[in-house]
Amino acid sequence: MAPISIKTVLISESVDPRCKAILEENGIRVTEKQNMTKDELIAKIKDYDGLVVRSATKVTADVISAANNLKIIGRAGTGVDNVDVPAATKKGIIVMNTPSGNTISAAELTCALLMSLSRNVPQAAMSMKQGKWDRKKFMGAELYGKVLGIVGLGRIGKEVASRMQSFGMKTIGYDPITPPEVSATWGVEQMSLEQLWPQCDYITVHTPLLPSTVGLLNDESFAKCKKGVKVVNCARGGIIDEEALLRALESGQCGGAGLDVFVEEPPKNHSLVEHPNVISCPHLGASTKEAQARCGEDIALQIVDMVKGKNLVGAAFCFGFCPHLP
Ligand SMILES: NC(=O)C1=CN([C@@H]2O[C@H](COP(=O)(O)OP(=O)(O)OC[C@H]3O[C@@H](n4cnc5c(N)ncnc54)[C@H](O)[C@@H]3O)[C@@H](O)[C@H]2O)C=CC1
Ligand SMILES: O=C(O)C(=O)COP(=O)(O)O
Repeated sequence: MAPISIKTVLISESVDPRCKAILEENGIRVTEKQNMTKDELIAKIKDYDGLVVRSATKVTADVISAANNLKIIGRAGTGVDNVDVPAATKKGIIVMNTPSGNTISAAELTCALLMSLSRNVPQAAMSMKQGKWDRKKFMGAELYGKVLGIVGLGRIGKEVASRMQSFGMKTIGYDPITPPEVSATWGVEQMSLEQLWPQCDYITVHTPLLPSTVGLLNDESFAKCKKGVKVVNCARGGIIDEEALLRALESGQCGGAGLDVFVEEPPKNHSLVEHPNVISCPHLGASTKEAQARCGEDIALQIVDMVKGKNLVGAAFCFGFCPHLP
């Protein structure tokens, strides 16, 4: 691959300091500026050859249109749904991410939410802080022997499966791309969603946010689930339809939800977060020292590889070159 000239990079979110250090060691000037408004980003972006983001910076078509020198958008993390990839590709801007850097962290938070849902840990901890000693209200249920449905059997779905199997859960799943014979080797039996919904005690979603995954769990699918099913979303807000979830929680069709992500972040509508059977986190799936160190370092090294003209195929997802990738 021909080398790409990148002399200036803007880091617009809190990214591990190794990212800046690696870029600077390779002669790239780095500016760190967080919490910019959209107008500030539009005004600044023309001064940079590269942009490094996490999930909060919305790299929309109008930002890209103002980015006259931009050659690379580096996502220090997995999901690129905050970047208008088709607009970037049209302008010849490469979009790349660090897809495996935060897999373990996101899987571990998913497991933490599943365990918290089974034993009401956050609610019990809150009641202790209020000076209460309520041993009846927080009666739980074992995960052992229960059925976990995993929708999306990619990197995170696979790691969640192996961890929850160690608790004695039966893992079933659905993925349109991962072959059933492959997931079977990790102990996940694949089936259609129609077959999956009624079998699950717990459901966790691990797909990207795509037109085909918006509202995957909606009124219709909740109605097909076991009464009291518990759900986790550590992937993207909207994969579980928020209004349908609230209705299912209110009717008891859904017995509890663990949510790390929201359609709007931070959520303006607090009805879900405030529901007594909802446990929520402010998008913390990737927020560990280890994940941030990997993602910050990986994205910087990938940018440096581009500058040096190294072929990245196989080392990272380069959405600008492979626009067909999810
Ligand atoms: N909460 C957080 O902080 C984090 C969230 N994420 C999110 O987790 C999600 C999954 O990440 P990875 O496992 O690394 O991605 P991945 O690309 O390895 O796996 C996603 C899987 O979803 C499958 N899929 C696509 N459409 C589907 C559909 N309609 N139904 C069922 N499966 C479908 C794909 O075939 C693929 O196997 C992404 O949305 C990502 O942004 C990732 C890291 C941290
Ligand atoms: O990597 C992902 O897809 C995530 O959702 C993590 O987002 P963050 O980097 O923590 O803003």
